[in-house]
Amino acid sequence: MSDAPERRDRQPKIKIAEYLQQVRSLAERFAIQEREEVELAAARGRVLAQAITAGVDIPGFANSAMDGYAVRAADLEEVPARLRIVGEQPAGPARDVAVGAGEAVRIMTGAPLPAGADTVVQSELTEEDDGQVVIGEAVRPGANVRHPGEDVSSGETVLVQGTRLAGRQLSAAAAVGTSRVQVVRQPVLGVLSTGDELVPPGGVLAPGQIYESNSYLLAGLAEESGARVIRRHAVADRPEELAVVLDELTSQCDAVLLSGGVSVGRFDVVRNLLDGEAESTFHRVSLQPGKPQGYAVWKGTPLLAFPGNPVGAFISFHVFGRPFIRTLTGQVNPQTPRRQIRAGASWKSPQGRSQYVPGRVRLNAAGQVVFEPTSAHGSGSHLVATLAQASALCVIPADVEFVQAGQLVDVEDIL
Ligand SMILES: Nc1nc2c(c(=O)[nH]1)N[C@H]1C(S)=C(S)[C@@H](COP(=O)(O)OP(=O)(O)OC[C@H]3O[C@@H](n4cnc5c(N)ncnc54)[C@H](O)[C@@H]3O)O[C@H]1N2
Ligand code: MOO
Repeated sequence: MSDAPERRDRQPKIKIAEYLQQVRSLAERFAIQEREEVELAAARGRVLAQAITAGVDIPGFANSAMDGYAVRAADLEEVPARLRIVGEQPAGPARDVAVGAGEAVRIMTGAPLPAGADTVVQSELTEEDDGQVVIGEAVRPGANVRHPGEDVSSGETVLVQGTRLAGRQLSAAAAVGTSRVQVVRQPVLGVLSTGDELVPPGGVLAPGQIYESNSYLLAGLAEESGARVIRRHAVADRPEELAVVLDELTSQCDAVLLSGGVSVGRFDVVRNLLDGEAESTFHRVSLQPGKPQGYAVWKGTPLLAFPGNPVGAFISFHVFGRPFIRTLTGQVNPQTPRRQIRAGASWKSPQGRSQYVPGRVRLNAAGQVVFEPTSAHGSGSHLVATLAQASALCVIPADVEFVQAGQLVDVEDIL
Protein backbone atom coordinates (compact mmCIF):
# COMPACT_ATOMS: atom_id res chain seq x y z
CA MET A 1 0.00 0.00 0.00
CA SER A 2 1.15 3.47 -0.76
CA ASP A 3 1.35 5.61 2.33
CA ALA A 4 1.54 8.87 0.44
CA PRO A 5 -0.12 11.64 2.41
CA GLU A 6 -3.26 13.24 1.14
CA ARG A 7 -2.43 16.44 -0.72
CA ARG A 8 -3.77 19.74 0.43
CA ASP A 9 -3.99 20.99 -3.09
CA ARG A 10 -4.89 24.64 -3.32
CA GLN A 11 -3.27 25.10 -6.67
CA PRO A 12 -5.18 27.79 -8.63
CA LYS A 13 -7.15 26.45 -11.57
CA ILE A 14 -5.88 27.04 -15.08
CA LYS A 15 -8.09 27.81 -18.07
CA ILE A 16 -9.15 25.07 -20.47
CA ALA A 17 -7.50 26.84 -23.43
CA GLU A 18 -4.20 27.10 -21.55
CA TYR A 19 -4.11 23.41 -20.67
CA LEU A 20 -5.22 22.46 -24.18
CA GLN A 21 -2.26 24.40 -25.53
CA GLN A 22 0.08 22.43 -23.25
CA VAL A 23 -1.46 19.14 -24.40
CA ARG A 24 -1.11 20.12 -28.06
CA SER A 25 2.51 21.20 -27.60
CA LEU A 26 3.22 17.82 -26.03
CA ALA A 27 1.58 16.03 -28.98
CA GLU A 28 3.47 18.17 -31.51
CA ARG A 29 6.77 17.02 -30.05
CA PHE A 30 5.73 13.38 -30.37
CA ALA A 31 3.96 13.74 -33.73
CA ILE A 32 4.26 10.56 -35.79
CA GLN A 33 6.73 11.02 -38.63
CA GLU A 34 6.46 7.62 -40.39
CA ARG A 35 4.43 7.45 -43.59
CA GLU A 36 3.17 4.51 -45.60
CA GLU A 37 1.49 4.08 -48.95
CA VAL A 38 -1.79 2.20 -48.94
CA GLU A 39 -4.49 1.25 -51.42
CA LEU A 40 -7.35 3.73 -51.33
CA ALA A 41 -9.74 0.97 -50.21
CA ALA A 42 -7.59 0.35 -47.12
CA ALA A 43 -7.20 4.02 -46.21
CA ARG A 44 -10.46 4.66 -44.35
CA GLY A 45 -9.80 6.29 -40.97
CA ARG A 46 -6.18 7.10 -41.86
CA VAL A 47 -4.66 10.59 -42.07
CA LEU A 48 -3.35 11.88 -45.40
CA ALA A 49 0.39 12.61 -45.39
CA GLN A 50 0.11 14.30 -48.79
CA ALA A 51 -2.30 16.61 -50.53
CA ILE A 52 -4.53 15.04 -53.20
CA THR A 53 -4.56 17.03 -56.42
CA ALA A 54 -7.18 16.53 -59.12
CA GLY A 55 -5.78 14.70 -62.14
CA VAL A 56 -8.94 15.44 -64.12
CA ASP A 57 -11.70 18.02 -64.22
CA ILE A 58 -14.92 17.13 -62.43
CA PRO A 59 -17.17 16.97 -64.37
CA GLY A 60 -14.69 15.85 -67.02
CA PHE A 61 -16.93 16.98 -69.93
CA ALA A 62 -20.28 18.71 -70.47
CA ASN A 63 -22.95 16.15 -69.66
CA SER A 64 -26.62 15.73 -68.97
CA ALA A 65 -28.13 15.88 -65.47
CA MET A 66 -31.33 14.14 -66.63
CA ASP A 67 -32.68 11.42 -68.86
CA GLY A 68 -34.36 13.32 -71.68
CA TYR A 69 -33.51 15.15 -74.92
CA ALA A 70 -30.49 17.24 -75.81
CA VAL A 71 -31.71 20.27 -77.76
CA ARG A 72 -30.84 23.82 -78.82
CA ALA A 73 -32.47 26.42 -76.56
CA ALA A 74 -33.14 28.54 -79.66
CA ASP A 75 -35.59 25.85 -80.84
CA LEU A 76 -37.68 26.22 -77.68
CA GLU A 77 -38.48 29.91 -77.95
CA GLU A 78 -42.00 28.91 -78.83
CA VAL A 79 -43.70 25.93 -77.16
CA PRO A 80 -45.03 23.44 -77.89
CA ALA A 81 -41.96 22.67 -80.02
CA ARG A 82 -41.64 19.63 -82.24
CA LEU A 83 -38.08 18.40 -82.89
CA ARG A 84 -36.80 15.51 -84.99
CA ILE A 85 -34.96 12.82 -83.02
CA VAL A 86 -31.65 12.22 -84.83
CA GLY A 87 -29.92 9.82 -82.46
CA GLU A 88 -29.32 8.57 -78.97
CA GLN A 89 -26.48 9.18 -76.50
CA PRO A 90 -26.21 6.89 -73.45
CA ALA A 91 -23.68 7.47 -70.62
CA GLY A 92 -20.32 6.28 -71.96
CA PRO A 93 -18.29 6.99 -75.08
CA ALA A 94 -19.47 9.98 -77.12
CA ARG A 95 -21.30 8.83 -80.25
CA ASP A 96 -21.05 10.57 -83.57
CA VAL A 97 -24.30 12.48 -83.16
CA ALA A 98 -24.87 16.23 -83.28
CA VAL A 99 -27.92 18.39 -82.76
CA GLY A 100 -28.77 20.73 -85.60
CA ALA A 101 -31.58 23.28 -85.86
CA GLY A 102 -34.98 21.62 -85.30
CA GLU A 103 -33.32 18.43 -83.99
CA ALA A 104 -32.99 16.56 -80.68
CA VAL A 105 -30.89 13.63 -79.40
CA ARG A 106 -32.28 11.23 -76.84
CA ILE A 107 -29.83 11.46 -73.89
CA MET A 108 -29.26 9.69 -70.56
CA THR A 109 -28.05 11.07 -67.21
CA GLY A 110 -24.26 11.51 -67.22
CA ALA A 111 -24.00 11.15 -71.01
CA PRO A 112 -21.76 13.59 -72.91
CA LEU A 113 -23.70 16.46 -74.44
CA PRO A 114 -23.73 16.10 -78.24
CA ALA A 115 -22.20 18.87 -80.35
CA GLY A 116 -24.69 21.62 -81.12
CA ALA A 117 -26.85 21.01 -78.03
CA ASP A 118 -26.89 23.48 -75.13
CA THR A 119 -29.95 22.38 -73.12
CA VAL A 120 -31.51 19.12 -71.88
CA VAL A 121 -35.28 18.71 -71.51
CA GLN A 122 -36.16 16.00 -69.01
CA SER A 123 -38.30 13.20 -70.39
CA GLU A 124 -41.29 13.95 -68.10
CA LEU A 125 -41.89 17.22 -70.00
CA THR A 126 -41.98 15.51 -73.39
CA GLU A 127 -43.86 13.07 -75.56
CA GLU A 128 -42.53 11.08 -78.48
CA ASP A 129 -44.57 10.98 -81.65
CA ASP A 130 -43.54 9.42 -84.93
CA GLY A 131 -39.77 9.99 -84.57
CA GLN A 132 -40.27 13.44 -83.09
CA VAL A 133 -40.24 14.78 -79.59
CA VAL A 134 -42.92 17.24 -78.53
CA ILE A 135 -41.92 19.66 -75.77
CA GLY A 136 -44.95 21.29 -74.21
CA GLU A 137 -43.40 23.59 -71.59
CA ALA A 138 -40.85 26.37 -71.68
CA VAL A 139 -37.40 25.25 -70.48
CA ARG A 140 -34.65 27.55 -69.22
CA PRO A 141 -31.81 27.79 -71.77
CA GLY A 142 -28.86 25.71 -70.51
CA ALA A 143 -31.10 23.63 -68.22
CA ASN A 144 -29.81 20.27 -67.00
CA VAL A 145 -26.31 20.68 -68.42
CA ARG A 146 -23.33 20.09 -66.11
CA HIS A 147 -20.23 21.95 -67.22
CA PRO A 148 -16.61 20.70 -67.15
CA GLY A 149 -14.63 21.69 -64.04
CA GLU A 150 -17.76 22.96 -62.27
CA ASP A 151 -16.86 20.94 -59.15
CA VAL A 152 -13.08 20.99 -59.39
CA SER A 153 -10.52 21.70 -62.14
CA SER A 154 -7.53 19.54 -62.96
CA GLY A 155 -4.56 20.67 -60.82
CA GLU A 156 -6.70 21.95 -57.95
CA THR A 157 -6.24 20.57 -54.42
CA VAL A 158 -9.10 18.24 -53.51
CA LEU A 159 -7.91 17.11 -50.05
CA VAL A 160 -5.28 18.85 -47.95
CA GLN A 161 -2.50 17.05 -46.09
CA GLY A 162 -3.71 16.12 -42.61
CA THR A 163 -7.23 15.17 -43.75
CA ARG A 164 -8.68 12.12 -42.02
CA LEU A 165 -10.17 9.86 -44.68
CA ALA A 166 -13.80 8.88 -44.23
CA GLY A 167 -16.15 7.69 -46.94
CA ARG A 168 -16.67 11.11 -48.54
CA GLN A 169 -12.96 11.88 -48.68
CA LEU A 170 -12.17 8.44 -50.15
CA SER A 171 -14.80 9.08 -52.78
CA ALA A 172 -13.33 12.51 -53.65
CA ALA A 173 -9.85 10.93 -54.02
CA ALA A 174 -11.25 8.13 -56.19
CA ALA A 175 -13.23 10.59 -58.34
CA VAL A 176 -10.04 12.44 -59.32
CA GLY A 177 -8.30 9.17 -60.17
CA THR A 178 -6.20 8.48 -57.05
CA SER A 179 -5.71 4.77 -56.33
CA ARG A 180 -2.97 4.80 -53.65
CA VAL A 181 -2.34 7.37 -50.92
CA GLN A 182 0.47 8.30 -48.54
CA VAL A 183 -0.86 8.16 -45.00
CA VAL A 184 0.58 8.73 -41.54
CA ARG A 185 1.38 5.51 -39.68
CA GLN A 186 -1.60 4.56 -37.54
CA PRO A 187 -1.04 5.67 -33.94
CA VAL A 188 -1.01 3.00 -31.24
CA LEU A 189 -2.58 4.18 -28.00
CA GLY A 190 -2.39 2.47 -24.65
CA VAL A 191 -5.49 2.81 -22.49
CA LEU A 192 -4.94 2.14 -18.82
CA SER A 193 -7.51 2.23 -16.03
CA THR A 194 -6.39 2.37 -12.43
CA GLY A 195 -8.43 1.58 -9.35
CA ASP A 196 -8.62 -1.11 -6.67
CA GLU A 197 -12.39 -0.97 -6.72
CA LEU A 198 -12.65 -1.88 -10.39
CA VAL A 199 -13.78 -5.32 -11.54
CA PRO A 200 -13.89 -6.29 -15.22
CA PRO A 201 -17.49 -6.58 -16.47
CA GLY A 202 -18.65 -10.16 -16.04
CA GLY A 203 -16.77 -10.52 -12.72
CA VAL A 204 -18.28 -10.74 -9.25
CA LEU A 205 -18.63 -7.48 -7.33
CA ALA A 206 -17.56 -7.46 -3.67
CA PRO A 207 -19.06 -4.67 -1.52
CA GLY A 208 -17.63 -1.33 -2.61
CA GLN A 209 -16.53 -2.59 -6.00
CA ILE A 210 -17.82 -1.41 -9.37
CA TYR A 211 -17.48 -2.57 -12.94
CA GLU A 212 -14.60 -1.05 -14.84
CA SER A 213 -15.94 1.00 -17.75
CA ASN A 214 -13.46 3.76 -18.59
CA SER A 215 -11.15 1.51 -20.57
CA TYR A 216 -14.07 0.68 -22.88
CA LEU A 217 -14.95 4.35 -23.15
CA LEU A 218 -11.45 5.60 -23.88
CA ALA A 219 -10.48 2.67 -26.11
CA GLY A 220 -13.67 3.19 -28.11
CA LEU A 221 -13.11 6.93 -28.43
CA ALA A 222 -9.44 6.48 -29.37
CA GLU A 223 -10.35 3.90 -32.02
CA GLU A 224 -13.05 6.22 -33.36
CA SER A 225 -10.27 8.84 -33.63
CA GLY A 226 -8.18 6.49 -35.77
CA ALA A 227 -5.89 4.81 -33.23
CA ARG A 228 -5.12 1.15 -32.65
CA VAL A 229 -5.59 0.51 -28.95
CA ILE A 230 -3.97 -1.69 -26.33
CA ARG A 231 -6.17 -1.77 -23.22
CA ARG A 232 -5.00 -2.60 -19.67
CA HIS A 233 -6.07 -2.26 -16.03
CA ALA A 234 -3.76 -1.82 -13.05
CA VAL A 235 -4.80 -1.63 -9.41
CA ALA A 236 -4.56 1.73 -7.80
CA ASP A 237 -2.54 1.39 -4.69
CA ARG A 238 0.43 -0.53 -6.07
CA PRO A 239 2.75 1.96 -7.80
CA GLU A 240 5.19 -0.88 -8.63
CA GLU A 241 2.46 -2.65 -10.59
CA LEU A 242 1.48 0.54 -12.36
CA ALA A 243 5.14 1.13 -13.26
CA VAL A 244 5.40 -2.38 -14.78
CA VAL A 245 2.23 -1.91 -16.83
CA LEU A 246 3.43 1.52 -17.96
CA ASP A 247 6.79 0.06 -19.01
CA GLU A 248 4.99 -2.59 -21.03
CA LEU A 249 2.52 -0.17 -22.64
CA THR A 250 5.00 2.58 -23.42
CA SER A 251 7.31 0.09 -25.17
CA GLN A 252 4.49 -0.60 -27.66
CA CYS A 253 2.55 2.66 -27.88
CA ASP A 254 2.89 6.17 -29.23
CA ALA A 255 1.00 7.51 -26.22
CA VAL A 256 -0.99 6.25 -23.24
CA LEU A 257 -4.32 7.51 -21.90
CA LEU A 258 -4.78 6.84 -18.19
CA SER A 259 -7.87 7.29 -16.09
CA GLY A 260 -8.25 7.54 -12.35
CA GLY A 261 -5.85 8.31 -9.56
CA VAL A 262 -5.06 11.88 -10.57
CA SER A 263 -6.71 13.71 -7.73
CA VAL A 264 -5.49 14.47 -4.25
CA GLY A 265 -6.42 11.26 -2.40
CA ARG A 266 -3.84 9.13 -0.59
CA PHE A 267 -4.27 6.37 -3.14
CA ASP A 268 -4.16 8.53 -6.24
CA VAL A 269 -1.36 6.41 -7.54
CA VAL A 270 -1.06 7.83 -11.03
CA ARG A 271 -0.25 11.20 -9.66
CA ASN A 272 1.94 9.82 -6.90
CA LEU A 273 3.95 7.71 -9.32
CA LEU A 274 4.25 10.27 -12.09
CA ASP A 275 4.97 13.26 -9.91
CA GLY A 276 8.72 12.72 -10.03
CA GLU A 277 8.75 11.84 -13.74
CA ALA A 278 10.07 13.86 -16.65
CA GLU A 279 7.88 16.84 -17.43
CA SER A 280 5.18 15.58 -15.10
CA THR A 281 2.55 18.31 -14.96
CA PHE A 282 -0.67 18.20 -12.96
CA HIS A 283 -3.24 20.93 -12.97
CA ARG A 284 -6.65 21.75 -11.72
CA VAL A 285 -8.38 22.89 -14.89
CA SER A 286 -11.45 25.14 -14.76
CA LEU A 287 -13.58 22.36 -16.23
CA GLN A 288 -16.48 20.39 -14.76
CA PRO A 289 -16.43 17.47 -14.98
CA GLY A 290 -12.76 16.86 -15.70
CA LYS A 291 -10.98 19.19 -13.27
CA PRO A 292 -7.87 17.18 -12.35
CA GLN A 293 -5.67 16.66 -15.40
CA GLY A 294 -2.07 15.72 -15.94
CA TYR A 295 0.55 14.61 -18.38
CA ALA A 296 4.05 13.19 -18.21
CA VAL A 297 6.65 11.49 -20.37
CA TRP A 298 7.36 7.90 -19.29
CA LYS A 299 10.47 6.33 -20.86
CA GLY A 300 10.12 8.62 -23.87
CA THR A 301 6.37 8.16 -24.38
CA PRO A 302 3.77 10.81 -23.56
CA LEU A 303 1.00 9.98 -21.10
CA LEU A 304 -2.23 11.88 -20.59
CA ALA A 305 -3.89 11.30 -17.22
CA PHE A 306 -7.63 11.87 -17.01
CA PRO A 307 -9.81 11.76 -13.89
CA GLY A 308 -11.47 8.45 -13.06
CA ASN A 309 -15.06 9.61 -12.89
CA PRO A 310 -16.53 8.27 -16.14
CA VAL A 311 -18.17 11.46 -17.40
CA GLY A 312 -15.02 13.35 -16.38
CA ALA A 313 -12.98 10.89 -18.44
CA PHE A 314 -15.31 11.39 -21.39
CA ILE A 315 -15.22 15.19 -21.23
CA SER A 316 -11.43 15.02 -20.84
CA PHE A 317 -11.22 13.03 -24.06
CA HIS A 318 -13.61 15.40 -25.83
CA VAL A 319 -11.72 18.51 -24.77
CA PHE A 320 -8.09 17.30 -24.63
CA GLY A 321 -7.78 13.67 -25.83
CA ARG A 322 -9.14 14.06 -29.34
CA PRO A 323 -7.08 17.21 -30.09
CA PHE A 324 -4.04 15.34 -28.70
CA ILE A 325 -4.57 12.42 -31.13
CA ARG A 326 -5.28 14.79 -34.00
CA THR A 327 -2.03 16.66 -33.38
CA LEU A 328 -0.11 13.40 -32.95
CA THR A 329 -1.25 12.36 -36.42
CA GLY A 330 -0.71 15.73 -38.11
CA GLN A 331 -4.36 16.70 -38.44
CA VAL A 332 -5.57 20.23 -38.17
CA ASN A 333 -7.51 21.06 -35.03
CA PRO A 334 -10.54 23.08 -36.03
CA GLN A 335 -12.53 24.69 -33.25
CA THR A 336 -15.42 22.44 -32.28
CA PRO A 337 -18.45 24.18 -33.78
CA ARG A 338 -20.91 25.58 -31.25
CA ARG A 339 -24.40 26.85 -31.76
CA GLN A 340 -26.77 28.68 -29.46
CA ILE A 341 -29.92 26.85 -28.41
CA ARG A 342 -32.42 27.52 -25.65
CA ALA A 343 -32.02 25.52 -22.45
CA GLY A 344 -34.93 23.11 -22.01
CA ALA A 345 -34.49 22.98 -18.21
CA SER A 346 -32.94 24.99 -15.37
CA TRP A 347 -29.83 23.82 -13.56
CA LYS A 348 -26.89 24.95 -11.43
CA SER A 349 -23.35 25.34 -12.72
CA PRO A 350 -20.24 25.40 -10.50
CA GLN A 351 -18.65 28.78 -9.98
CA GLY A 352 -15.17 29.07 -11.55
CA ARG A 353 -15.44 26.01 -13.84
CA SER A 354 -16.76 25.68 -17.36
CA GLN A 355 -19.53 23.13 -17.12
CA TYR A 356 -20.08 20.47 -19.81
CA VAL A 357 -23.56 18.98 -19.55
CA PRO A 358 -24.39 15.85 -21.61
CA GLY A 359 -27.79 16.03 -23.26
CA ARG A 360 -29.81 16.13 -26.44
CA VAL A 361 -31.18 18.74 -28.78
CA ARG A 362 -34.88 18.18 -29.40
CA LEU A 363 -38.17 19.79 -30.18
CA ASN A 364 -40.17 20.49 -27.02
CA ALA A 365 -43.95 20.34 -26.74
CA ALA A 366 -44.19 24.01 -27.80
CA GLY A 367 -42.26 23.22 -31.01
CA GLN A 368 -39.07 25.00 -29.88
CA VAL A 369 -35.59 23.54 -30.41
CA VAL A 370 -34.13 23.10 -26.92
CA PHE A 371 -31.13 21.47 -25.21
CA GLU A 372 -32.19 18.97 -22.54
CA PRO A 373 -29.74 17.34 -20.11
CA THR A 374 -29.87 13.54 -20.31
CA SER A 375 -29.94 13.23 -16.54
CA ALA A 376 -31.78 15.22 -13.89
CA HIS A 377 -28.39 15.20 -12.14
CA GLY A 378 -26.93 17.33 -14.95
CA SER A 379 -23.17 17.23 -15.30
CA GLY A 380 -22.54 14.80 -12.41
CA SER A 381 -19.31 13.05 -13.29
CA HIS A 382 -20.55 9.62 -12.15
CA LEU A 383 -23.53 9.46 -14.55
CA VAL A 384 -21.98 6.81 -16.77
CA ALA A 385 -25.15 5.08 -17.93
CA THR A 386 -27.14 8.12 -19.07
CA LEU A 387 -24.04 9.47 -20.87
CA ALA A 388 -24.79 6.85 -23.52
CA GLN A 389 -28.06 8.65 -24.35
CA ALA A 390 -26.39 12.01 -24.99
CA SER A 391 -25.68 13.34 -28.45
CA ALA A 392 -24.65 16.89 -27.53
CA LEU A 393 -22.86 18.83 -24.81
CA CYS A 394 -23.98 22.15 -23.39
CA VAL A 395 -21.03 24.37 -22.44
CA ILE A 396 -21.66 26.88 -19.66
CA PRO A 397 -18.99 29.57 -19.05
CA ALA A 398 -17.06 29.52 -15.76
CA ASP A 399 -18.69 32.70 -14.44
CA VAL A 400 -22.29 31.43 -14.79
CA GLU A 401 -23.77 29.78 -11.71
CA PHE A 402 -27.34 29.20 -12.80
CA VAL A 403 -28.92 28.34 -16.11
CA GLN A 404 -32.55 29.37 -16.49
CA ALA A 405 -34.84 27.35 -18.76
CA GLY A 406 -35.35 29.33 -21.96
CA GLN A 407 -32.01 31.16 -21.95
CA LEU A 408 -29.61 30.70 -24.87
CA VAL A 409 -26.75 28.30 -24.20
CA ASP A 410 -23.78 27.09 -26.27
CA VAL A 411 -24.11 23.52 -27.57
CA GLU A 412 -21.51 21.26 -29.23
CA ASP A 413 -22.20 17.97 -30.94
CA ILE A 414 -20.68 14.83 -29.50
CA LEU A 415 -18.54 13.50 -32.34
N1 LIG B 1 -10.51 16.42 -1.69
C1 LIG B 1 -10.76 16.42 -3.00
N2 LIG B 1 -11.30 15.33 -3.53
C2 LIG B 1 -11.59 15.30 -4.85
C3 LIG B 1 -11.30 16.42 -5.66
C4 LIG B 1 -10.70 17.55 -5.05
O1 LIG B 1 -10.43 18.57 -5.71
N3 LIG B 1 -10.44 17.48 -3.73
N4 LIG B 1 -11.65 16.38 -6.97
C5 LIG B 1 -12.77 15.53 -7.31
C6 LIG B 1 -12.92 15.47 -8.73
S1 LIG B 1 -13.60 16.81 -9.46
C7 LIG B 1 -12.63 14.36 -9.44
S2 LIG B 1 -12.93 14.33 -11.12
C8 LIG B 1 -12.10 13.16 -8.85
C9 LIG B 1 -10.93 12.61 -9.64
O2 LIG B 1 -10.42 11.56 -8.99
P1 LIG B 1 -9.39 10.55 -9.61
O3 LIG B 1 -9.04 10.90 -10.99
O4 LIG B 1 -8.30 10.42 -8.66
O5 LIG B 1 -10.25 9.26 -9.78
P2 LIG B 1 -10.50 8.07 -8.79
O6 LIG B 1 -10.52 8.58 -7.41
O7 LIG B 1 -9.60 6.98 -9.17
O8 LIG B 1 -11.95 7.70 -9.26
C10 LIG B 1 -13.01 8.61 -9.20
C11 LIG B 1 -14.32 7.87 -9.39
O9 LIG B 1 -14.35 7.26 -10.66
C12 LIG B 1 -14.51 5.86 -10.58
N5 LIG B 1 -13.66 5.23 -11.58
C13 LIG B 1 -12.33 5.34 -11.65
N6 LIG B 1 -11.85 4.62 -12.69
C14 LIG B 1 -12.90 4.03 -13.26
C15 LIG B 1 -13.04 3.13 -14.35
N7 LIG B 1 -11.98 2.73 -15.06
N8 LIG B 1 -14.26 2.69 -14.67
C16 LIG B 1 -15.35 3.11 -13.96
N9 LIG B 1 -15.28 3.97 -12.90
C17 LIG B 1 -14.07 4.40 -12.55
C18 LIG B 1 -14.04 5.52 -9.20
O10 LIG B 1 -14.58 4.34 -8.73
C19 LIG B 1 -14.50 6.72 -8.41
O11 LIG B 1 -15.85 6.62 -8.11
O12 LIG B 1 -11.67 13.40 -7.52
C20 LIG B 1 -12.64 14.13 -6.74
N10 LIG B 1 -12.16 14.19 -5.40
O1 MOO C 1 -13.79 17.22 -12.38
MO1 MOO C 1 -14.65 15.93 -11.60
O2 MOO C 1 -14.76 14.99 -13.11
O3 MOO C 1 -16.07 16.97 -11.62
O4 MOO C 1 -15.83 14.88 -10.76
